[in-house]
Amino acid sequence: MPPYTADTADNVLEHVTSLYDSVRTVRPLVLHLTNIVVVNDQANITLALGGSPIMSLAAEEQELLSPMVSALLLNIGTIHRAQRETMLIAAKQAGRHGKPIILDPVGVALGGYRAEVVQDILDNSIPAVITGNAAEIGYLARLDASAKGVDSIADLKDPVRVVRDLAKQTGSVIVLHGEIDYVSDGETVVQLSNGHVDLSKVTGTGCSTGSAIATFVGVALDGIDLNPRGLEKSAADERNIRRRIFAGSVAGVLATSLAGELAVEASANHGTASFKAAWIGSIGRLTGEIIKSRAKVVIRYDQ
Ligand SMILES: Nc1ncnc2c1ncn2[C@@H]1O[C@H](COP(=O)(O)OP(=O)(O)OP(=O)(O)O)[C@@H](O)[C@H]1O
Ligand SMILES: Cc1ncsc1CCO
Repeated sequence: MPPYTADTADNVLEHVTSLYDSVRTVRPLVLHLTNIVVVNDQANITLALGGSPIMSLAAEEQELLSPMVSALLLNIGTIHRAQRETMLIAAKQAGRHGKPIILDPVGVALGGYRAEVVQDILDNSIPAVITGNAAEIGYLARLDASAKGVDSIADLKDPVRVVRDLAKQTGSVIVLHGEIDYVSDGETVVQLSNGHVDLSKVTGTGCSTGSAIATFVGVALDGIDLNPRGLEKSAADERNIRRRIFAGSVAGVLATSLAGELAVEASANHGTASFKAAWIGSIGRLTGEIIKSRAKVVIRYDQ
């Protein structure tokens, strides 16, 4: 990746396009522990981007898989007791082998069991990225505030502040997706205004964004151990790693939203099934050049 120089939209886009240019060479292996609704789309999207998906259900194979993979996606969409245990084993293995975790806390705003599982994962790991919709990110922001005894709750009327504060508090890059997407590493907040309303009419576009983020974070961290044993990471190393995770996250969000725009043009209003097929096909045709010419990226400096 080019060296990081400044918080400008052009600089972010330069990093993102370099990830698109190298994904097919790196071919990151993305380990998915995910839900039963979207799993097939997630495999196809990872492949279409140039990555390699592996889906796993067995606790017994996490130790074998972890050293091989570029990134681990934990998506709790249809979580159950056995998968919760497998996720914790996988998260601990990822920590041991210095692999990035991408956490998608699907439905956590329901509270109850899902919230318990997310808390469990956060007690045992620091995800590189937490990605969710407004309800999910809003719920996590509120949890965090109440855990610290803060009276006021996070207000999604101010998404810029919510993502930046949650990123600072968790140590994770936060992705808030929806009509407008926001990504923050705790310092920079980027606003992404691509996409199309039809993306919200098929299930799993948010979950698949998690796969795209995991794919590009895997490329961005290629050859980097997040937890090198016996070595202190300098502040510059930490910053470099966070920048890479941030760029991977922006690249993943743009994959979903830009392919959505291309799919509307390609599927000519033949309904949601053909839109979804066109969307997966369009993801496979994205290039650094398309990203550069179509991405609507704004850096937000709001307080
Ligand atoms: N109204 C919209 N306009 C533009 N883009 C949108 C719109 N709605 C969703 N998107 C795009 O689709 C992606 C998925 O967002 P969405 O909020 O629909 O996910 P979700 O509801 O969490 O999905 P899932 O079905 O996986 O749970 C977003 O990253 C965004 O880019
Ligand atoms: C519909 C649904 N239910 C659990 S996961 C999922 C996919 C979208 O998040």
